[in-house]
Amino acid sequence: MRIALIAHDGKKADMVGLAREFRDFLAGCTLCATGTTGGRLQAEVGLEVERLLSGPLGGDLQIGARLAVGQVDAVIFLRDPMTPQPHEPDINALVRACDVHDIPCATNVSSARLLLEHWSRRS
Ligand SMILES: O=C(CO)COP(=O)(O)O
Repeated sequence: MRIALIAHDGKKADMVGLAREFRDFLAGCTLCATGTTGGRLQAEVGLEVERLLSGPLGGDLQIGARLAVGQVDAVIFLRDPMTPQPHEPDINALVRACDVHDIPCATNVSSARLLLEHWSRRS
């Protein structure tokens, strides 16, 4: 399973916690992430993650482009609904690409946990 992991700054601690919780499952997946999120997952969880550009520099768009050509099976995108982001159009483009291509996209911890529990039971 190829999973993209993305978290805004206010949600990065949640992403690290989630990744720790599902570490064994995630370690068996092919992971990519936006730059800073990926760095935290490598350093704090010890996961092997391909780091793309940071979100504000185009990382969301890179992930959207990958999933549009069938290279990403699922997205966990912990968005911060309380903080305006300079790259809001990129964020919307990524979520739209998930809908266009019918790729599962969890945008909060509870939905991410549901998906990860489901997939880890099947693996
Ligand atoms: O901004 C982001 C997603 O929109 C996340 O990017 P970083 O993981 O580089 O902080």
